Amino acid sequence: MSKFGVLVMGPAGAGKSTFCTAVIQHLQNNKRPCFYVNLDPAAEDFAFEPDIDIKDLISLEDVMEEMSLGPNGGLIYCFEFLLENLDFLTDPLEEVTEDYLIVFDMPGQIELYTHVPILPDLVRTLMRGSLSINMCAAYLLESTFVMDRPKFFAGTLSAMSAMLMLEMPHVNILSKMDLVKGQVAKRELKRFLNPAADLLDDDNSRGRPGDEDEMKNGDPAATENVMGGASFHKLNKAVAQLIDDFSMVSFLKLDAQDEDSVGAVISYIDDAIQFHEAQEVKEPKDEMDSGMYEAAMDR
Ligand SMILES: Nc1nc2c(ncn2[C@@H]2O[C@H](COP(=O)(O)OP(=O)(O)OP(=O)(O)O)[C@@H](O)[C@H]2O)c(=O)[nH]1
Ligand SMILES: [Mg+2]
Repeated sequence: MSKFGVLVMGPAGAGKSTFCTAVIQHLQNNKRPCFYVNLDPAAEDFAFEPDIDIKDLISLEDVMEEMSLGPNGGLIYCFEFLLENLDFLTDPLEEVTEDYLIVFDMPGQIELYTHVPILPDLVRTLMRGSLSINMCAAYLLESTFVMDRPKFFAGTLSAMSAMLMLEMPHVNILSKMDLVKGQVAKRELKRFLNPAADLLDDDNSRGRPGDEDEMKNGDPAATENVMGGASFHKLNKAVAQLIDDFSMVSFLKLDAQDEDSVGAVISYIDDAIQFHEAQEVKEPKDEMDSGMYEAAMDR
């Protein structure tokens, strides 16, 4: 029996939990069952009660207090503890059937997605072995980043890093679209959905070649623009070119308050994990009587 899931990831405050809530609500509205797994050991308020909550195993607050760790070290400790006690997660998941979408809500610490091997180990456990969940990553980036292009490319680079590290089907999402709708023209926004290096060329909010002279004179106002100087422009351009060359990152738009927008993103996720293919196989036998089934097969 196949299982299906989506791992909702992204930087702190990107809108992951809000997206999970919107997905669960949308599935409920469409009479699709959902299994909600909270893997953020610091998360507190939930619109829907999680079916599995990592806090029942370990909480970040306790770890920070007892181990004298900060929030990032504490989070890594929580995930290492989870990996040592995987039955906590895998036992309940064994029971989940193929008509469910398992939604994993992840924490926002970016370290988890970029340079520790914890997440690849966890994903391997979920996707292989007895669980064999067909999984897709949904990586959220806040769409307000498009107002600050170097920041946007830095975020895109983190999405690419997660893609390369996790080696699983991957959907990138620009969240909080309602916040940019009025500010960025539709045509302009389209360019961010498939980002190319030339996006930096017409970025008037940042420094241009020649700005170093302004910075060298020690003017405090100029140092505010320190990341926008010519050398940073070159660095930003090189990073943007790298992303462009890979041609791997493109984004879907998400407005979590808009039912159609949430539905469209879920369709992409369903395609990536081939959810409907598995459901279609059982439909004729279960839902048609045998005469209809044979007639359908004769056609
Ligand atoms: N305007 C707007 N605000 C949003 C949207 N999605 C989330 N937010 C707000 O952004 C903030 C962070 O949202 P969360 O869903 O908690 O983000 P998160 O990625 O789960 O955050 P962490 O788990 O702390 O990393 C909250 O104040 C939300 O209300 C959206 O689509 N539009
Ligand atoms: Mg959250």
